[in-house]
Amino acid sequence: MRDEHIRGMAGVDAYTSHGVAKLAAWRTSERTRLIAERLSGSPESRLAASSVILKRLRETVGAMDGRRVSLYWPFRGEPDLRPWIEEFWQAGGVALLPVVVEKRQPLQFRSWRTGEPLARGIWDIPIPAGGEVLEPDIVVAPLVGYDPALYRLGYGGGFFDRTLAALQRKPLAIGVGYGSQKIATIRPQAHDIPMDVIIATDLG
Ligand SMILES: Nc1nc2c(c(=O)[nH]1)N(C=O)[C@@H](CNc1ccc(C(=O)N[C@@H](CCC(=O)O)C(=O)O)cc1)CN2
Ligand SMILES: Nc1ncnc2c1ncn2[C@@H]1O[C@H](COP(=O)(O)OP(=O)(O)OP(=O)(O)O)[C@@H](O)[C@H]1O
Repeated sequence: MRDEHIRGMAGVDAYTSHGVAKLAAWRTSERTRLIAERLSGSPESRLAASSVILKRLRETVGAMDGRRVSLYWPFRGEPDLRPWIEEFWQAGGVALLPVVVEKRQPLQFRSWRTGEPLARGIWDIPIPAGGEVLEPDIVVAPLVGYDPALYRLGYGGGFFDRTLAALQRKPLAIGVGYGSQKIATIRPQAHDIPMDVIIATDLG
């Protein structure tokens, strides 16, 4: 009880009076905690949760024909939605993967289909070796954390925020993760852009 009170006060303190540096430190420690939490369960439980997330994604997105969706290559326990990539193509849509072209710049999206060559991007995350550079209609963004106002915490690169701010046509932004990643507030700042939808499933 007492510890919880102290932790809560530390959060409020970071938000209200000590500015950007304290907030950044708080976000960094929350990221570490939330990623460890995500990885604490079994791979089987994450895989089961991924298939529930995928089902809810299909319901949310509806028709895939003629639409471009940005997915991602999962790492560090993120939901594995790769089965949707081929499904999207089969339904007449286009699947894209995000590429970090440069730090502090928006992401690029390149088309990719199962079987096409991959290269290594930042953090060794696989990226399309070729592919066409296209803008997505739907962006599926993996969550490190999220809050009830649909704000998302990512890995701290600011990539999705910069990208959503820069795109000509604002895509439907869907955050995906697990229920254990929910926090009271990510303490949103002016640059933080909320998701349109969050799909988070409890790990079994
Ligand atoms: N699977 C997956 N692929 C993805 C993303 C993702 O979230 N998940 N990304 C979504 O964006 C991009 C990669 N995101 C990255 C975000 C931050 C850093 C990074 O270098 N972070 C700093 C820490 C920053 C800080 O905490 O202040 C570092 O590690 O030094 C690298 C890649 C593109 N591909
Ligand atoms: N549109 C933007 N323009 C300029 N700087 C930005 C923008 N969006 C984010 N940033 C900067 O990027 C840094 C990281 O932002 P933030 O903590 O929101 O990352 P994140 O959402 O967790 O990461 P990611 O989107 O890569 O998963 C911050 O220093 C922030 O000021």
